[in-house]
Amino acid sequence: MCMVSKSDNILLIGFMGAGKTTIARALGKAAGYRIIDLDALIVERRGRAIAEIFSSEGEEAFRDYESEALRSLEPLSHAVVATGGGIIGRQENREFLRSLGAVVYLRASWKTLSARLAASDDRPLADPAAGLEKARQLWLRRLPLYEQAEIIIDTDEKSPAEVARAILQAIGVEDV
Ligand SMILES: Nc1ncnc2c1ncn2[C@@H]1O[C@H](COP(=O)(O)OP(=O)(O)OP(=O)(O)O)[C@@H](O)[C@H]1O
Ligand SMILES: O=C(O)C1=C[C@@H](O)[C@@H](O)[C@H](O)C1
Ligand SMILES: [Mg+2]
Repeated sequence: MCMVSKSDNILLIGFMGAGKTTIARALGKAAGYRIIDLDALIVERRGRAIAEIFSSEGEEAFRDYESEALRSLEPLSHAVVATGGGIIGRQENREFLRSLGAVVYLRASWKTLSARLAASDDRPLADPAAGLEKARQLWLRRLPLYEQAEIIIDTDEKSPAEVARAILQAIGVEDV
């Protein structure tokens, strides 16, 4: 297998449920990238679940931990990073992501996202019990920020392995 990559690191962005964690794993498997999940890193470092951080310290504290965790990744080599859905909210984060490698937006329709969000109750900003309208408004507000990504992959009709392949093609990794 001959692999020539234009971008050494891949930074996955997208809304909650878009598949960042899943696709990071698929990329790790397909092309040997080191897998880093920023949400998991925050949970590990803070010693508590994301929902607990939100409820006891508030969203701003979580955002500070998130920015801190992102910065702590440097130096980074041959890694795929699954970010949290809200990482693009801060301009400093968007700039830092770009400095690390290829920023890839996993785009999914609201139909796909809402079906996934409805199936899980551990996301503080998308609680199906409260209805998903607030989450839909958040998604709409964030769309222009996600779309600043260098690479956009439409994921609705693709399996995780197909999404991973499309990303590798887009960044110029050959012969996978
Ligand atoms: N391309 C896909 N095809 C089918 N199912 C998918 C695909 N991508 C992700 N899924 C499923 O969607 C759900 C959400 O995926 P995942 O947890 O990877 O999203 P995420 O972007 O990491 O979300 P969060 O921002 O909440 O961490 C999971 O059940 C996963 O198996
Ligand atoms: O979209 C968001 O704001 C979030 C997404 C998750 O990945 C977590 O980072 C957290 O639940 C917040
Ligand atoms: Mg995730």
